[in-house]
Amino acid sequence: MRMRELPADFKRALPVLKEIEQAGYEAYFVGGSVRDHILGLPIHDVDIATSAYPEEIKEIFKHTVDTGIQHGTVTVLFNGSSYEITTFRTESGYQDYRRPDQVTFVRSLEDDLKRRDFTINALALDRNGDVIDKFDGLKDLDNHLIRAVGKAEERFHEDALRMMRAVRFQSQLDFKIETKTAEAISVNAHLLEKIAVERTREEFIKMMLGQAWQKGFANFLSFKLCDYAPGMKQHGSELDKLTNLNPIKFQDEDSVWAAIGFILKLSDSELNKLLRVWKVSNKTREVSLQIYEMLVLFADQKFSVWEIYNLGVDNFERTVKLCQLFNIEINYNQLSKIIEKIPIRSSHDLAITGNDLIKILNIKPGPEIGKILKNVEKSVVEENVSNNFDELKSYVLSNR
Ligand SMILES: Nc1ccn([C@@H]2O[C@H](COP(=O)(O)OP(=O)(O)OP(=O)(O)O)[C@@H](O)[C@H]2O)c(=O)n1
Repeated sequence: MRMRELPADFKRALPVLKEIEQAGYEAYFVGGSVRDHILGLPIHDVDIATSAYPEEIKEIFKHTVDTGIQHGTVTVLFNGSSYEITTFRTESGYQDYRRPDQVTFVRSLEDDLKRRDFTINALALDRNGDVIDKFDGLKDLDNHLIRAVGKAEERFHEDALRMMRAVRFQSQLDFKIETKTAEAISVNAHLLEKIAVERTREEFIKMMLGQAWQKGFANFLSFKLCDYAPGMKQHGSELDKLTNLNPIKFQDEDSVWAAIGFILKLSDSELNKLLRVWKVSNKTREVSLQIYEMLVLFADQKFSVWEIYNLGVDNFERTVKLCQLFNIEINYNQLSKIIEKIPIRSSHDLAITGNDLIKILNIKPGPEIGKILKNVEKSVVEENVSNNFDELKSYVLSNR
């Protein structure tokens, strides 16, 4: 089957496919980029699969890097760009539900496509723009269906993360999960426990940032994946409330965690604990907590400019978005005007420094300086004094 015009990233890689073919092997584009191209979505990460073995690829191209040679992947540097080229392979073993114990290089494209997770991800594209579709992936793309290749149970036993990938693709593409595939997830949800938190989190966040996250999340709960995801067991019915709220699209990971903290009515320290269990980065944890705290303030309708400032002026718009999700009424126009007027974004913007205070007040360095600076900062934020060195100097002296 012939597809629409190839995107630039594929076109640029065509000479690579040609080189491999001229050496007597097959080569195709495979994976997510083929799926996204057929759907008319922007593509990223062009993956090339070939019948040539890694050593053979290294003979064809002068400049190569052994990126994941034991799994058959060689990076080829060609015409100023780099391409990941992976030998067709079958996988077996999977004692740990994560990684195959054995990878076997094969010459058949069909064998390679057979080991992949979903039919929509098991399509190949040749250099003429023709699609090779051995498992009715095109039909499933047309019908908006996520269907495991072959027996769903086996695919999830090979890599339990694929269950999270199913709900992630459901959310990103707004597709449905085919019945047998869905049943296999429900039966095998417990295998998610075997997966490293970081991998589960990556799929979870991709799911939450997708356009149809409420559908993906509803299945994450109904398949009971949530019972085997970190720190979410027992929270299913509370979390389910998120699926019935105003449909907004999450803008970032921080907002997702803040929303989860809010719906579960967690305290700051409980949310902090949950974020540690999910091993989120320190920065994400810090910002998620700030947004969460700002949301709580808005929900209580009790807050001061100083409190908002301390939780990060840059977090204001994102918190407003969450107010839409939770139907929290705030006077946006009034608030944004107040926030715009705050003359500084952080203590770094103050026109006076600790060293200045030491000289002006003739005091020794120590915690006292910090306290005075904090007061100055608050006064600037509350517009009791303007952020100008001379004014701050007289302000500090008159408040001694
Ligand atoms: N657990 C997995 C992960 C990946 N794949 C296969 O490897 C391809 C590339 O995987 P990856 O880059 O992780 O995901 P994409 O499907 O490309 O999706 P995206 O780039 O949008 O994350 C997939 O399309 C699929 O064919 C698989 O079968 N099982």
